[in-house]
Amino acid sequence: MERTLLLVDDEVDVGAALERLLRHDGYRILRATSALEGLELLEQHKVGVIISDQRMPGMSGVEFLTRVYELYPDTIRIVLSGSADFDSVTGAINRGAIYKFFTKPWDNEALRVDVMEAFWRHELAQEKERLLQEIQSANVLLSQLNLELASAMEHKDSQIKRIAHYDSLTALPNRLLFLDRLDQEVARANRDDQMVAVLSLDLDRFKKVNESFGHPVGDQLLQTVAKKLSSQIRACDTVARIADDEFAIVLTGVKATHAAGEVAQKILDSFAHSPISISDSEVFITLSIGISIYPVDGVNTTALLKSADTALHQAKREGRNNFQYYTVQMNATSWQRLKLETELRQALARNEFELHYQPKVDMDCNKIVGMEALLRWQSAERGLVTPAEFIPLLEETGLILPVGEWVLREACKQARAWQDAGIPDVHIAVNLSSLQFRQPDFAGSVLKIMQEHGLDPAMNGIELELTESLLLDNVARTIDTLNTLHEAGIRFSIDDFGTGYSSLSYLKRFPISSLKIDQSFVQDLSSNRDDESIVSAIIALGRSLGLSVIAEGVETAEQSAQLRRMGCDGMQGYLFSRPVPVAEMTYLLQNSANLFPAGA
Ligand SMILES: Nc1nc2c(ncn2[C@@H]2O[C@@H]3COP(=O)(O)O[C@H]4[C@@H](O)[C@H](n5cnc6c(=O)[nH]c(N)nc65)O[C@@H]4COP(=O)(O)O[C@H]3[C@H]2O)c(=O)[nH]1
Repeated sequence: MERTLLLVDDEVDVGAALERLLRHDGYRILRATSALEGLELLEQHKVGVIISDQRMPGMSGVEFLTRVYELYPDTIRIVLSGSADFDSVTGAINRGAIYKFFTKPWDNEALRVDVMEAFWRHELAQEKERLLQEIQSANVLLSQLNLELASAMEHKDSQIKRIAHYDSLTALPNRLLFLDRLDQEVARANRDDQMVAVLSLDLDRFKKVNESFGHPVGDQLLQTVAKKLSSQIRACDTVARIADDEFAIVLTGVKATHAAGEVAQKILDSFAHSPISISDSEVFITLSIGISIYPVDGVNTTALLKSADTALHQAKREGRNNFQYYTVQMNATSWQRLKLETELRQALARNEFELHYQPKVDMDCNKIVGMEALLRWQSAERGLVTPAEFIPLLEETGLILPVGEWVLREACKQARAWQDAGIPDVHIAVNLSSLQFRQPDFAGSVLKIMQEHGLDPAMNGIELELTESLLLDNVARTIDTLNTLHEAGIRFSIDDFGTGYSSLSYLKRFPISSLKIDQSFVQDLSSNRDDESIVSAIIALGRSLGLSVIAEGVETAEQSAQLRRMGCDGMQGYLFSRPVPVAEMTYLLQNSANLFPAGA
């Protein structure tokens, strides 16, 4: 760094002597012969140290340096004076206007050392100033950063709150915020002696939309549903998405319980009356809704939501697209269902299932031509349980898949055992649920099971009983599966025929061999003309399509005789035999003649 020294002396010789003395120390030296000239030079140059004579015409050294002190306080100011000026010089030193003084004549070496020290001092002061400025600007920067940080934190905070409380897909409150709002509404209702309604909503068959159209479309649907729901409620109510396709609503200030039902109906209507556009097509989406009311169905959020959920499940069981209010009875039922489900899950492992067999009798030759395998649950706790009590739950929980496979294996095992025992022509019909049928490569797995038991599908008839609704679900795929199995030799019959939405055209398209007339038409055959007409129409239809027709639930000789007259090919019912365990069936197969009571 360049060190600039200003020498001010009216005596040119003195100035020159000083310059000579100090030049060797590497300073840039400026010279003035008066205070005014000195001030001018100071305006133009950045001077570190000034040495000024005291006695100068116009302005004394002390006056000059006091002025410099005011204008350039960071300069180091030295005065050269005679001893006579001692008082005014020490006064200026005390005021800080002067750093040091030298008396003339000066000591060269002492002067050189002091000038050097003055520069150090000046540079130190400068450095200090620079550091102070740096600290100051760092402080400014720091406070700026603090401000930015605070606002970023605020932004993040609100983002975190959003993520924690709102569903990112639909922007509706999530479960957490919903529970919080419900909690507040319950507290308010408690204080004001009012009611609160909780609606638990679930999209019917949302899974199917997801599977058929893919997840992005499913997401789009959820967003549309969210908007639609929000438009159906007041601003003071809350609609939230609490799980995948589950929504919930809190209705506040409910005056009477029927008001909640009215809102639920309004929502159902809004969905039932206008389709939702997804992926270039329009679909009608329906909802199931469960309603619980504070304080009747629960006094806290957990109980209210649970009651609404229970009611929702009831709504689903009632056939969807409806709403249900929670009742205490529902709770008892759902406990029982849960218990039953747990026990059913254990039943397979505990080997509690068994098959009973009911013979099918041919009317022409009066012989057993086949049998239906019917599942029984020999429960350790409940005793013998009939399928009506547990098949629907097996289907709902998906347990029908492992249980259905067990049924098929067991039937194949038994067919093999009868063949090995020398009983020929055993045809076992196995009931299928649509869930089983829709499994990937269902046909392959049936054939594999038969193969594992050494059964030739073409020779040893395993027959599959299907319902009309199973056939109509995804017709193209159904035809594929049926054809694969049919080509291998497996036969199909349509169970409970006449009760579904039979379309005559599909009968031609499926490789079916027989129709089973539902037992409800057989029951009142002799007394109900309509039933009689339906049965004869089914028989005529079967005949014209080349299908055999079997009547189910034949209980009386009268029914049997009438069916025989009408031209029914086969019968099944208590008149001939109830479904029986394997040992009894073996006996029946070996003594078929015993089945035909007099007059049958
Ligand atoms: N009143 C009366 N009833 C008669 C008579 N003859 C037979 N039945 C009953 O009628 C039902 C006929 O079976 P389904 O229609 O296939 O109806 C079956 C079938 O849909 C289902 N099911 C039974 N086993 C299985 C199975 O292994 N898998 C599947 N998916 N469903 C099964 O459960 C339903 C009920 O089975 P079950 O209780 O065994 O009831 C059987 C049988 O016991 C009669 O003369 N009078």
